[in-house]
Amino acid sequence: MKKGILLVNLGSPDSPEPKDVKKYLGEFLMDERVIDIPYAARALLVRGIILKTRPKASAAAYKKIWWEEGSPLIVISKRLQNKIQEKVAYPVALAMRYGSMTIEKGLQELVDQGVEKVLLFPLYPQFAMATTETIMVLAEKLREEHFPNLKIESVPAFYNKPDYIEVLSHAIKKHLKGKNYEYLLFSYHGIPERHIRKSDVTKSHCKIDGSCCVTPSEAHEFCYRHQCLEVTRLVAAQLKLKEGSYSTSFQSRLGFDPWLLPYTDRTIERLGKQGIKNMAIVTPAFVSDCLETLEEIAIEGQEIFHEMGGNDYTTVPCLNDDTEFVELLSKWIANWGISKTELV
Ligand SMILES: C=CC1=C(C)c2cc3[nH]c(cc4nc(cc5[nH]c(cc1n2)c(C)c5CCC(=O)O)C(CCC(=O)O)=C4C)c(C)c3C=C
Ligand SMILES: [Fe+2]
Ligand SMILES: [Fe+2]
Repeated sequence: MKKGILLVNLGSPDSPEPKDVKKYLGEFLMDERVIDIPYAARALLVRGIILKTRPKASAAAYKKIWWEEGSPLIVISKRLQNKIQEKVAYPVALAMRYGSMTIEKGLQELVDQGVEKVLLFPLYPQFAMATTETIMVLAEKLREEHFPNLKIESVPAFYNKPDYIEVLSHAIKKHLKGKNYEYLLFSYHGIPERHIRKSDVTKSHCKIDGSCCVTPSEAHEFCYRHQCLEVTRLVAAQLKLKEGSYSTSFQSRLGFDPWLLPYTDRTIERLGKQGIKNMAIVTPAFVSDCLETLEEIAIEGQEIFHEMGGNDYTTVPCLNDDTEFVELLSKWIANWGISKTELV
């Protein structure tokens, strides 16, 4: 049976122009796993309110970070795909959950090459219904509708794989070597608290009360908050960070529902007010640098820190197409179906 790989990332608008950003945000925010309210209310909120103002503001933000070759997230994902393709024997395709590079096109590309079994690889270290789950659900729907004979296996969240933690820790260490910093902030994309409760397979574990995410539970297989805290804990242990010199926060909240706390912008503010002069920030929920890391963290975060009296502010790049990361993903892919990898 011929095998192939489909890497899937989030996606970006076709251009940083408001009309393309509007189209992209419309598709993204109408996903029932992103804004998880009934269809009519979602349509009213997204089309009636958010899409009236946000595309212009988001387009301005995208313009600040857009590259000659296109959206950083797409360009970086393509580099990763090409480097993995150089290392593995299976055809490697790339798709985005939202936007023009659809999962349907990615599956078709593999099928056209004779692939009968696909390893679906969501490029997210932590599970969330707004990321990993929506990719898996859509891929299965497309399989049923268009590719009924295709077999699809998915790579689950890899947040606590020792080799991933090692690669991430090493990348952080390399980037911060010789840099001046007293505090390392781990900033993850936020999600509404409600998403955590919905993904709780036990239906009673996740209370988001400060202790549930560190109390062992089968719920953690799908608990985004647990998985983020765990990445911070494991990397801090690997880098031998001192207690009190690092913490976790959540960025990019949208709307008025309660989202995971503490918020990154408020944390940066607090660190500055507390007299931290030099800080570094890493964003392990993102595999590729994107709007949320290059604009919200690198530009806005730095502005907040300087306003609060801070001096050096160092952002650690995402793993992107880092050689060790490429080797790690290629190893997992090569092991698929050969050695009994835990990933599939
Ligand atoms: C309810 C809204 C949102 C949820 C839930 C959400 C979860 C989530 N998102 C990412 C990764 C990325 N998000 C990005 C952009 C972005 N995210 C939202 C909203 C939610 N995300 C919006 C509206 C946007 C667009 C930009 C804006 O208008 O602010 C990106 C960047 C894409 C790019 O083109 O660079 C990424 C990546 C994760 C990992 C996640 C849940 C864990
Ligand atoms: Fe997002
Ligand atoms: Fe939890």
